[in-house]
Amino acid sequence: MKYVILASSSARRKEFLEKYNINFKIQESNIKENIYDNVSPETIAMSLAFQKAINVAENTEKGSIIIAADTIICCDNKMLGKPKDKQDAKKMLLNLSGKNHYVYTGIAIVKSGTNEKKVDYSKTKVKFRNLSEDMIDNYLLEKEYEDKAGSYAIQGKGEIFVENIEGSYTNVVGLPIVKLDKLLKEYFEISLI
Ligand SMILES: Cc1cn([C@H]2C[C@H](O)[C@@H](COP(=O)(O)OP(=O)(O)OP(=O)(O)O)O2)c(=O)[nH]c1=O
Repeated sequence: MKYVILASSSARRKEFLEKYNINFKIQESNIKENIYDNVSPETIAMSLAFQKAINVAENTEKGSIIIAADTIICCDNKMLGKPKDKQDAKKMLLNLSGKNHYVYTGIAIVKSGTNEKKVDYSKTKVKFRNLSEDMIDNYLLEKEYEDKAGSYAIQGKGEIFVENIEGSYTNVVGLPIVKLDKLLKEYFEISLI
């Protein structure tokens, strides 16, 4: 069994991998997540995922396989990351109300000490219903929004905002598992199932 490291502090990403046939350990990356407006969302998501993977690869033994991901949201051609505070979260949810937005998750897989790497992304279209200010205020009473791109969690009470989705559900939660399994299989001879 190859040695796999998940370069993530995200509980959701850890839970995904725990379900499958893979021995892994967690080593968190330490990068600054800047979002630039003049770069495409998929490029930003892939670039941040790659930076996370490389940051961890620098501190691991040669041959370790490092998996990292980054999730961002794009609505009306504007990119949204995690909210700074409750006010910022409210602004984001008001902005998402009644509209379609896109969730992008970049994935990077890097073999430390070698030139082997693979970077890709997944994109999901999410349609929000119309949200009243009361619904948003009530949602924000709990902390679910705090560390989520776009300020909602589809896997939590945020599901009540989602009219429908087109594309991968696991991508919205932060780790497109089908894409990850395909990349691991094709390029690193690792199978999740
Ligand atoms: C839209 C949405 C996002 N999210 C989460 C997935 C990501 O964890 C988070 C976006 O932040 P990220 O910067 O992608 O990840 P992170 O900071 O949580 O973890 P790390 O960088 O250490 O890997 O938003 C949900 O859990 N549910 C959702 O419905």
